[in-house]
Amino acid sequence: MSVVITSTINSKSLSPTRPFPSCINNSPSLFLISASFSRRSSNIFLTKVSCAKSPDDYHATLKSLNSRGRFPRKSLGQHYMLNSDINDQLAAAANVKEGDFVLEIGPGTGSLTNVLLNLGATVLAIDKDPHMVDLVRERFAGSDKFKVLQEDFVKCHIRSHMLSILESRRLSDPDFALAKVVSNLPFNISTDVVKLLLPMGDIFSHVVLLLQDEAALRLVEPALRTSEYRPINILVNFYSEPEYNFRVPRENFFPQPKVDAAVVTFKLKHPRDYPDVSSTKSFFSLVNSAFNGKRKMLRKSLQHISSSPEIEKALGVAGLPVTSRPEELTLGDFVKLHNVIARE
Ligand SMILES: C[S@@+](CC[C@H](N)C(=O)[O-])C[C@H]1O[C@@H](n2cnc3c(N)ncnc32)[C@H](O)[C@@H]1O
Repeated sequence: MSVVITSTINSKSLSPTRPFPSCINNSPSLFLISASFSRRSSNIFLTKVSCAKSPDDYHATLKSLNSRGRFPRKSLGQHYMLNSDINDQLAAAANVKEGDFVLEIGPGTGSLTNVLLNLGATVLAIDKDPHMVDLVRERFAGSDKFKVLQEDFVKCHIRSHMLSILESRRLSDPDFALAKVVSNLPFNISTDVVKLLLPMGDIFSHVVLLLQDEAALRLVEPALRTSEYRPINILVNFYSEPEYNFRVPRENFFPQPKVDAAVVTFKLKHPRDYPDVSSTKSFFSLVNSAFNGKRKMLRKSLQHISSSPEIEKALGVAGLPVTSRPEELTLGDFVKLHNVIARE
């Protein structure tokens, strides 16, 4: 890819009703690599690139936003995908195929949605921004395989939405098993989304997310005995097999975020394959209590559950040192410890 900065457009030429200069929409050889959220201080840098394969690339994305006079909103984490290859790879990571049912969080202009629909999937999309909802609703009006809801995903009772959809799907196709999630997420809701979706192994088989790169690494490859090792790592491994697929440099988004992203696949375990604990509620309550006193030994931080000598004894029975701290325990260690304490 040859990269040459060809011009700089002063952002004063942007306005809420005409956010992108028409030259961006019309020139086939210009590629937007950088733009800040502040219209007063920002410049847009245009760079020549030699690749523009799919119709749903940077032109389509910018044209689509321009057609609505939309300027990306930082509060909604609106960083739109400009590289259609990445959308293809997100769909491939979930092995999306004809007949699949896919939930997409935050369709934006619909560039990823289009890939999913072209693969033959039925898509339920949920976006908080009513303007983006109108945009994709119009864009895919001709498709009977697309539905969009205007809701805040974190508050939208996704479990009941999905259960009623799966029920009616299974009536028409008794072999239909599980749905998938594929999404370029706003970074600010990614932890909430992971906590919400991963325990839904009875509904979804795969959750493929585009996350902030550092957050992706912390979720998938946390090292024991580091400050990055947290209860969410226990949750991720309890409910799924996570895989870090590949890094996505920040230049692929408009506007360009300050950080790189990464594609992560969570292959969800079916509930029958969860680690064997008597109660997931009491298991995660123990894990959270243990990490509340992160620097403390478990015999101190779990004192509200049992006395110090009893916790020491349980650690011993679980084959763990009596001086254990939470960041030293794997998922398997926590399961053993929980089950010993629950038996007593
Ligand atoms: C990072 S953009 C991605 C857009 C599009 N998928 C793409 O790849 O270009 C995030 C999208 O999520 C939407 N969004 C932000 N917060 C949301 C929330 N709480 N619930 C649902 N959608 C949300 C934004 O409006 C935006 O369309």
